[in-house]
Amino acid sequence: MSLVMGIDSSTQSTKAIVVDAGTGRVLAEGRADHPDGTEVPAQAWWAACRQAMALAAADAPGPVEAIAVAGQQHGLVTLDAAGAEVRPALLWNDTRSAPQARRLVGQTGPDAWARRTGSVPVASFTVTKLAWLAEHEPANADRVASVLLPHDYLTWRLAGASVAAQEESPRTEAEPTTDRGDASGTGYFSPADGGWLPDVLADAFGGRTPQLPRILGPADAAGRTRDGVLLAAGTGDNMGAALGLGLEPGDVVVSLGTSGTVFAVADRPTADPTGAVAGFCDATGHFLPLVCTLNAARVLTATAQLLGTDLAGLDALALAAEPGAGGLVLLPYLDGERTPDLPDAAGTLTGMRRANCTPENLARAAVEGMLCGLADGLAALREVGVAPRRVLLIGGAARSAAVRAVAPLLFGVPVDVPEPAEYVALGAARQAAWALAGSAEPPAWPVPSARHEVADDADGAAVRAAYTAVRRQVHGA
Ligand SMILES: Nc1ncnc2c1ncn2[C@@H]1O[C@H](COP(=O)(O)OP(=O)(O)O)[C@@H](O)[C@H]1O
Ligand SMILES: O=C(CO)[C@@H](O)[C@H](O)COP(=O)(O)O
Repeated sequence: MSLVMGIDSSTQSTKAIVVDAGTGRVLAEGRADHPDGTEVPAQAWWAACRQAMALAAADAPGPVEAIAVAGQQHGLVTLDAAGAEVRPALLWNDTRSAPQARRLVGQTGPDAWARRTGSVPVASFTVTKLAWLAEHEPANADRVASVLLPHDYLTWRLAGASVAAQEESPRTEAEPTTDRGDASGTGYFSPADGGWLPDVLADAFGGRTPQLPRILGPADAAGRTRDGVLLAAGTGDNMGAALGLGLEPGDVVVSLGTSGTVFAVADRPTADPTGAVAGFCDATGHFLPLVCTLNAARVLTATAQLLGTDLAGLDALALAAEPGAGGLVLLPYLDGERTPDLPDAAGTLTGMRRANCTPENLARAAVEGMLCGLADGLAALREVGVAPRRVLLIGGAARSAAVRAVAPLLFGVPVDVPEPAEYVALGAARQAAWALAGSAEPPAWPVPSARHEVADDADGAAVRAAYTAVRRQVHGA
């Protein structure tokens, strides 16, 4: 039996799984938390990665032959000429570069950005973070010799490590690599051509031209660890989930982690000048149009905290309320928002009357508000040609019974919930097995079984209309 490891280094934690490369069966798992915050030393991800890998390896029936890392997208990791971090990494949900995003888009207009890079950059994109660094920390910017994404950094560190020894490795001489999926979230890559756009990078970064990682194909190897384990290309976490789920045409994924994402695999690149849909690449040589919100699972934890309960308590409360939450509407922009592009927004609760101020209604308004933003994302995907037949609901907050009950009402298409699993890590493991096999197609692992969620006959359109009306009233769009 050949064993492979898939690693998901996402916002809140690292998860590592060991999988039978022949069958796709998960045999062992490990997990380690990340520090909180939108600015984190990449070293901390490396420490969490080694911890999660050690836990998974300890329960595995043997050594792994290949590894791949899928990581949170967009994060800016800057290294100096000696390979040391110039400053802590800025994450996808760090909104400080919003003014630089506005300036960059203003220079050439949203159409040109969408045409060249597939996306109109907002503060999440790496290119706007580089513009922020050039403007606010020019001395640091001058020291940047290479720019990596989180998964690039971890793959590069693994190339200098011995998996069996689990030691804090010396830095490696290996050449940094990336893949088209993660590269497509930088803002200086052309999804249509599959190559970097150095002029876009230099323009944003004050004329500086740091080294960029080599872009690998879907089944290419990035190298080997010091003890000979094959390293696959890796990818972004959403691309990893798409590979782990084995998406078919008509499948749209709604992932409810720290971010809320809505995406589908497409044959052709997209270029949405409104900026709602990011025109990413996937991890198989195709494309991954995607809408991302900044506020998903943590809206539920914040609301539970407000109500003095836990996530199970929040679920029970939300399920006890009627659709529409008695007229309460929550715009859940607790960490600012990315789609719509409102980086400085805060959350808004409206419609309060003495009769509807119950914990049940507030819990329901939180679930509805979070999901309405993603229902808008689904509508935006339709605008770029995606024809959803069903939604696959994954991510930490898909474990919520209230979320699973409300989603079919608001999405207006059948909702299936695959059995809870680490689909990002599974996609990374599938990529590792693919690189190990050297085959033309990824290994044919079984598609995860899914439970179909049935909507009751309440009117989801009315809930969405109330949400849209409040958003227009408060934010004018
Ligand atoms: N039963 C549940 N109900 C609601 N949210 C949940 C539940 N279980 C986990 N979560 C939330 O899921 C989130 C973690 O999901 P995950 O997809 O791993 O996020 P990320 O990939 O961004 O690190 C946490 O915010 C956690 O509170
Ligand atoms: O920025 C995006 C997608 O464009 C986010 O989806 C990040 O990739 C973080 O993902 P999670 O940690 O929420 O899974």
